[in-house]
Amino acid sequence: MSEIKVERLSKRFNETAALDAVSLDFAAGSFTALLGPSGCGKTTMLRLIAGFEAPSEGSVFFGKELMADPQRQVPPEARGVGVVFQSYALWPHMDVAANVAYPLKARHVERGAIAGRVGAVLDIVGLSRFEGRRIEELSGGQRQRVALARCLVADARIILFDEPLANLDMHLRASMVDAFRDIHRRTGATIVYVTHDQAEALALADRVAIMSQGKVLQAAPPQEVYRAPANATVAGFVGRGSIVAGTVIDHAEGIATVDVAGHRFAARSAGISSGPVNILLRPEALRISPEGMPATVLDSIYRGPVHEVRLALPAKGQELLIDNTEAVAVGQSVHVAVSDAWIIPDSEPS
Ligand SMILES: Nc1ncnc2c1ncn2[C@@H]1O[C@H](COP(=O)(O)OP(=O)(O)OP(=O)(O)O)[C@@H](O)[C@H]1O
Repeated sequence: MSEIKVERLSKRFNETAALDAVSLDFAAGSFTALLGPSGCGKTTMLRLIAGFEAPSEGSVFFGKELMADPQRQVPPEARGVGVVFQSYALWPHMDVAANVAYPLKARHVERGAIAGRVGAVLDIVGLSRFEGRRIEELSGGQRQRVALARCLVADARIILFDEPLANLDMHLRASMVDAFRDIHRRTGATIVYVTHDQAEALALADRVAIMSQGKVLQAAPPQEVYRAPANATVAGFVGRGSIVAGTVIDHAEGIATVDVAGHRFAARSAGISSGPVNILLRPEALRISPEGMPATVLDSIYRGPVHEVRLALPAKGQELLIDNTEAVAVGQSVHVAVSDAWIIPDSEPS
C-alpha cells in the first residue's frame, strides 16, 4: 500500500512554479531519494508532505487520508511525521538525552518509559556513551546523530530528511550513510530523503526520483536510473558518461544494432528504436581495443586507480569518456570497443 501519495501537486511562489503537477506514490517502508540540481523543487516537495507549505493545486494523502489540498490543511504537528534538516535545530545548552527526550516530554510520556526509549535510540545512532554531553561539546556528525535520534524517538511511520549530511565532511558522510541504512532496516519507516548528491542517493535509496524544474523526470530503482535513464537530463545528472549520436541499423524489442562512426554494436532500448538516436555510453562499458569506433585522445587525467581518458569521435562535438588502467598520449589515434550501451528514449537526436 502507498503510505504517501501526491497527486498533481503544484506549488507556486509568485511567478515561480517550484513544483509542477507532480504525481508520485511512496510505498509503505520504502526509501525514496529526491535528487536534482539546486532549485528543482526537492525541498518544496518535502515541505508540502510535512505540512509546512500548502499546495497551490493537487493533494497529499497519507494512506487514504487527505492531508492537504488547496482548501484543506492538516497541520504539521497532527501528521505524525519525523523531520530532520541539515541544520540540526538542537538546544545547545541541553545535554544529548534531554534533546532526544524532548518530543516524548512534549507528549507527556511517563518518565520511566522516556529513559528506556532514549537509551534505545541513542544505541541505534551509536551515541550511547554521550547521553550526558552538552550539544556544544559534540562534533557536527555527532550533532547530526542526535537530531536523528530525536526524530527516531517519536517513532514516526514517515521520516523526511532534507540534505541531512550537507554540513559533514566526506568521511563522516560515509559513516552516516551506513547509519541511515541501518535505521531504515530497523524501523521500517517510509523515508523521503532530499539530496543533490547522487552517490548518496544511489547508495541509500531503493528508489531515486530525479527532479528538474518542478517536475519528476524519472522515479525508479537506482540501477535503473543509472543503466536506463528516461532522458538526457537524467543521464547527465546520474553518473559519468557520454551521449553520442548514432543510427539504428537493425532493431528488435529491447535491443538494437546501432552504428556510430562506422562501428556497429548492440544497444539496449526501451522499446523499438529506429533511425537516428542518442546513445548513452558509460566509461565502464568502453575500452581501448584493436577494433571499434575510431577516436582521438583529447585528454588523459589520473583519477586514483584509473586514468580518465577523454576521446573525440570523428563527428564534430562528439566525445567519449573511458577509464583506462594506463595513461594515454594526447593526440594518439585509438579504437574503442563497446560492451554496453543504452538508447535514450524520448530525446531529439542531436
Ligand atoms: N518561500 C519561497 N518563496 C519564493 N520562492 C521560493 C520559496 N521557496 C522556494 N522557492 C523557489 O522555488 C524553487 C524550488 O525551491 P526548492 O527549495 O524546493 O529547491 P531545491 O531543489 O530544494 O533546491 P536546493 O537543493 O538548493 O535546496 C526555487 O526556484 C526557489 O527559489
